[in-house]
Amino acid sequence: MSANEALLTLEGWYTYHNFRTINWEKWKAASAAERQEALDELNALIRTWEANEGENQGSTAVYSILGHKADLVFMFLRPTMQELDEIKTAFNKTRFAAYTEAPYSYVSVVELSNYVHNPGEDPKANPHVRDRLYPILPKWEHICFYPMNKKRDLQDNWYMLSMQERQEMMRSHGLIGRSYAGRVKQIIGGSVGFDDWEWGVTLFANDPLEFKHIVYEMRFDEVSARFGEFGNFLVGNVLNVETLAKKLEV
Ligand code: VOV
Repeated sequence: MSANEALLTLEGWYTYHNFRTINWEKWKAASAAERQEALDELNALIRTWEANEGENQGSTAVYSILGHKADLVFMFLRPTMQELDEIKTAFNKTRFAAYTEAPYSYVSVVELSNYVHNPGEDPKANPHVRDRLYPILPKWEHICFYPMNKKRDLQDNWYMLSMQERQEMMRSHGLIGRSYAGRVKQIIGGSVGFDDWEWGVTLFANDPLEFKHIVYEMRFDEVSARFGEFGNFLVGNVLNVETLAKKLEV
């Protein structure tokens, strides 16, 4: 074992997952006109997020979340933390926000770890790397989000392994991941120093069973089997302006 072989990471856009629950009692008690105003204002905000994506200044995705943990997630990627803060504040000032609560959120930055790189190359000059650091979120049917750590136990301490040991395990991880190419898209947000876990994992797929299969298969792979520690999982279905309005119909 050797210590202090800190890995070089590459960072892209900052990310903010804003999970909300809807206070249905309050929403249903509002007049139809009040609900319509709230919806119009929310839609106007969604249009600004779409315009931002059109100008390649970030990306946004909106999903309906299953289970009791949340009803919605607004996921944002932006070049700076200031922009994420402005987005949060603008949302909180809307009428719609007053009908919701925030059971959870996650802050991270899109991260690529340099385990697999071409020596001598400036990674940020590589268009494939840039596409991964500044990704446009696919509006695929389903989203899955969970935070995770790599274990730091006496026997199983990821951070005390040599670079070579970590590289080998990550190569195996990458091979499994690549076998899901075109079916699962992953965004890994590094959150050391930003949030309560080390990474936020966001997966997109058109078939939700792909989430079950990839997460299960990775559990048998050494890096996840020995070192993976996981937080809550949240899963959901894609929304657009029309399907969001339908969800909010009472
Ligand atoms: C579509 C699936 C997919 C693919 C192709 C993929 C590939 C890769 C590669 C090539 C690399 C290393 C270099 C880099 O690019 O960063 C990574 C890195 C990483 N991954 Fe991954 N991963 C996937 C998918 C994928 C999943 C489903 C998970 C959750 C693990 C699980 O058990 O639930 C995950 C986690 C991570 C993490 C936390 C890191 C950072 C680890 C670190 O210590 O720094 N990942 N990942």
